[in-house]
Amino acid sequence: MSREIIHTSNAPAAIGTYSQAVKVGDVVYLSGQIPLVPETMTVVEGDFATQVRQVFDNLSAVAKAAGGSLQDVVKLNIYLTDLAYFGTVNEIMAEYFQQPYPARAAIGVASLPKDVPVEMDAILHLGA
Ligand SMILES: C=C(N)C(=O)O
Repeated sequence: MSREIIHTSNAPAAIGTYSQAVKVGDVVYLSGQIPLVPETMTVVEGDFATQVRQVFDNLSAVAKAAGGSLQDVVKLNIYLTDLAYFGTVNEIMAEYFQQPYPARAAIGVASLPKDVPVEMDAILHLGA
């Protein structure tokens, strides 16, 4: 099965040696998104909740470019520099996802690119 590289200007450009997403058949692997504003490539101004929304908006834009949406997410990985943010992430995630929710991991990490507090990557299964 061939690989399709997904790119959209509606999400931040890659800041390293990766693609925004890679699609193989009905499965799409979304790279980690941090709270960068696509137009400026700077970290969104605002509180942690604003940053989480920016990450979901970025993932959503890449999912759309791949022919899907956040509703096609079957696995979400969330990386947090402080697990005290766990409750806020759950609240905001509920704005973007309806039940049944995807499988998920929430992982505390020491640091993330650009010194942001949150990064997420995802796997989509289109049409599942
Ligand atoms: C932000 C990323 N996804 C990266 O550096 O891999």
